[in-house]
Order: sequence, then C-alpha cells, then structure tokens
Amino acid sequence: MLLDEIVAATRSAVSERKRRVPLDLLISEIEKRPPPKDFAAAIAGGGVKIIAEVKKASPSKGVIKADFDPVVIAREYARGGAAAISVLTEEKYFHGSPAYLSDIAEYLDDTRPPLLRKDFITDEYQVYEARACGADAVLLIVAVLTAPELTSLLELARRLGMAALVEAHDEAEVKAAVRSGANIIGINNRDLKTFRVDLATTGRLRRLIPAGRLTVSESGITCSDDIKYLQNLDIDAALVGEALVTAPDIGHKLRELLG
Ligand SMILES: O=P(O)(O)OC[C@@H](O)[C@@H](O)c1c[nH]c2ccccc12
Repeated sequence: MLLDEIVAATRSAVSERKRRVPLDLLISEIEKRPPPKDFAAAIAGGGVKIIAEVKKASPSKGVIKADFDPVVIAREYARGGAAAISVLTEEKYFHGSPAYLSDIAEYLDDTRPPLLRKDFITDEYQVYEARACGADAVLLIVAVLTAPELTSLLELARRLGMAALVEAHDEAEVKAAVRSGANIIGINNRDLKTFRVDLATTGRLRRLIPAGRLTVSESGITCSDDIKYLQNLDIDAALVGEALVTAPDIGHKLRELLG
C-alpha cells in the first residue's frame, strides 16, 4: 500500500537527517526562533477560512507546478488573504522539503499567516525539526500513528508552543482524533489508500466532531460552491492545494474561494 511506502521512506529519510543534524542542534535553533504564531486562532471565527498549501507534486499527479517557487507562492497566499499556509515537506513523493518552510519563514515578513508543516510525522524528531524550520503547527495523521504515539506527539507540539492538525479519513479515525483530545481535527476527503477524493466524506464525518473543536476539510476543494457546501456544514477552514497552486492567477483564485 502506498501510504505504508511513504511512511517507510519518510522514516529512513528521518534517520538519515538525525545523523546529520542531531537533536541538540535542532533545539538550539528552536531557541533562536521567535515564538510560534497562533494557528488555531487564525482559522477560528466566522466563515470558512482558507489554509493554502504550497505543493509542488503529488504521488497521483506527479509535478503539478513546473515553475515552482515556494516563497513566491507563499507570498501570494499571504497577500491574497489565506488564514494559514500549509507547506508540504515530504521529499520523495511530494517533492517537498523542510527548507521550503525555513525559506518562507525567512523571506515573508512577520505579519505572515501561521505555517503548518505537512508531512508524515511519526517521530518526535520531525516535530522539533518543524519548529526549528519556523513551523507554527504540525499535521498528525491518525492512520499512521498508534493512540499512544498520537498522544505523545500532540503533547510535544503543545510543549513547543505549536498547534496540531489531527487528520482523519473515516469514522474510526475521527473517533480516535476526538479521543486524543485534539482541538483541531481535519477530515481528509482524499483516501490516502486509493487517492479517490469525495467532498461528501466531510459531510458524512462532520457530525462525529463535538462542538468546541475546530474542524478543517482537506483535499479536492476547487471552487466557491465547495466552500458553500463546507460553510453549511459549519466547517472552520478548508485546506486547498492543487486548485490554488495550478491557478493562472493565485490571488484571484484565493479571492474567489474567500467569496
Ligand atoms: O491538492 P488538494 O486536493 O487541494 O489537497 C491538499 C491537501 O489536502 C493534501 O495535499 C493532503 C491532505 N492530507 C495530506 C497528507 C499528506 C500529504 C498531503 C495531504
């Protein structure tokens, strides 16, 4: 299964990076960073907020943006009114890089939206690395974690002052996310096992998330009708990658989604 393959590749990339950059070094880099921005506050409030994703490629489509520059794209997202910016850092299947995070943190001014590290996180090292690169939040995918792993990664993110977006795709995963105490829960409309995308996944699973938690709908969101559908479900934010990255005018597309 592809998801297992991606996680295995990620684990070996992480053990390689651990050898090159020991944890002490990451911790000293973290100490030099300004404190994290409040990701939860950024996506809360009225209307469907947009978490805009810096995404170069995907396993199902290959490269989606030929002249890809993460900083240029992130700047357009910030200018266009994105509530937060998601940065895909997985290298082998999504052509991402942790350097995209640190570049965006360095080159955008301090009024930029909070940054989410989007990766297949199974190791505490990746959470430290996210913060060292300037991330304000991390993605945690229920499908690749045991309950105790999810709990300890959530706890570490919290200790580092970061938020966590906990991603689920089916009923059992949403229940596990709720049980973990996560206050930001993402429903991924894409099945990471088959790559099929169906916005109705959010419609089906939303009621399992109790009031008081923030909810995010992820993947396959392309137009303002999709946003209206999510608004009616009382979703706080939509995570949008491909539709924005491939738009001829990113700012225009973002404004269209924001209504
Ligand atoms: O490009 P899309 O269909 O708008 O999807 C963005 C985002 O939801 C997707 O990239 C994603 C959702 N969950 C993930 C987990 C890992 C990698 C990628 C993802």
